[in-house]
Amino acid sequence: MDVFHTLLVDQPTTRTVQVIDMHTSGEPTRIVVKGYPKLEGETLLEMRRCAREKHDDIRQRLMFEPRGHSEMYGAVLVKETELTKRGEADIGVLFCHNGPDGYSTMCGHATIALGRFLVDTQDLEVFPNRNKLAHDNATGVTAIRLHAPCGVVHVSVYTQDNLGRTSDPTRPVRFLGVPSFVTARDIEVDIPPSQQWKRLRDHQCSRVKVDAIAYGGAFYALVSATELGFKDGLRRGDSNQTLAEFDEATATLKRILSERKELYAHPREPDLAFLYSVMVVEKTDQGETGLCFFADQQIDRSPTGSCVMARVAFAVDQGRLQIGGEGCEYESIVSVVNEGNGFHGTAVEQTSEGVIVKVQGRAFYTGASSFVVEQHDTMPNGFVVGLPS
Ligand SMILES: O=C(O)[C@H]1NCC[C@@H]1O
Repeated sequence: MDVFHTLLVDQPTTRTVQVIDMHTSGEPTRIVVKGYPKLEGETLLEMRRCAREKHDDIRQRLMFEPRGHSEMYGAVLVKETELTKRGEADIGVLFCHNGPDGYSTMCGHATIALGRFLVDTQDLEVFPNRNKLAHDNATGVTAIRLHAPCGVVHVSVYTQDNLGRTSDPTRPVRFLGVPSFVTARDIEVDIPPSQQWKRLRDHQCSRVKVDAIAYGGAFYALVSATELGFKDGLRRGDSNQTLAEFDEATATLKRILSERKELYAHPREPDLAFLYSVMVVEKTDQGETGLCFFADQQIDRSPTGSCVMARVAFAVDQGRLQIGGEGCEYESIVSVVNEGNGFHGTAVEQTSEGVIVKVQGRAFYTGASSFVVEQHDTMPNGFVVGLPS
């Protein structure tokens, strides 16, 4: 009998949770495939509340150390939602992260990873509708309608055969997001003296112009690095600016901006109406590089698919991108130094609710695990490293 079997079978442990780990442009997605309890609620948003109120210990266990790490990200598959019951989606998902709020409303990088996994899994217990997915023999593309908290996302996955059994890791996964839109432009934000960060003080500046607040399944504040006082953009440059300084600047900006609730009005859903992230944007000859601080200041390693949706909507609003045009390349500070890891965003259609954006990128498997908690574990839900208060 192997050690792992002994651990799982002979030791008194709490519920075993099985996960598949993937990365998209370096950003992890821990996909929870088995061991998560059935969520209560009529709608996916109600189930999201149930996950937060009743099962947050599982999120903490999988995201926090020692099983996760400070930048971990997860996806919990939800087999049945109000939309799968009506035949409008194939499966549901809840996204989770490390912050106190715990659960995102949209995630592009995880959608790209899930696209591959949901085609590849043959386990109907994990994905009961797996064999009902639409597959186009001519293009070799399998289509998945993924019910995310923000709405249905249409994912297209190239497969290696005409039967749609296995995803093709050499080709990008694409998805069409929910309608994306801009709620505000050129917002002047006054930073009180006690909250100013060093680079602002260096420039004797107390006001920051945020280019836009835009929605791509979640609300983003889009701001340039130079506007925050970082003259070398998203590079260490001559002034040796650091990530810690960007963290302080964006955290401060987010705190102040979050108070302005009118900027995050969602036309239908109060649960979607909050500022998720400050995205620092740098325009380049090739497209845009971004540094995304989301949730409780996690840094996205990927170019942030939902913010690609938001940024494409903003670019259409400004006339920089056209509906049906070629679109734009989006990089993160990680993908820009690892060639072939960027996302591509295109404006596909203008609807009355916003722009439908197509995002494409690539994801890869990194592992599979069964996580347990021993009965006498003194830190059952893990921990986040920080100075004690
Ligand atoms: O790609 C995305 O959209 C996500 N990545 C982490 C933060 C966002 O939710």
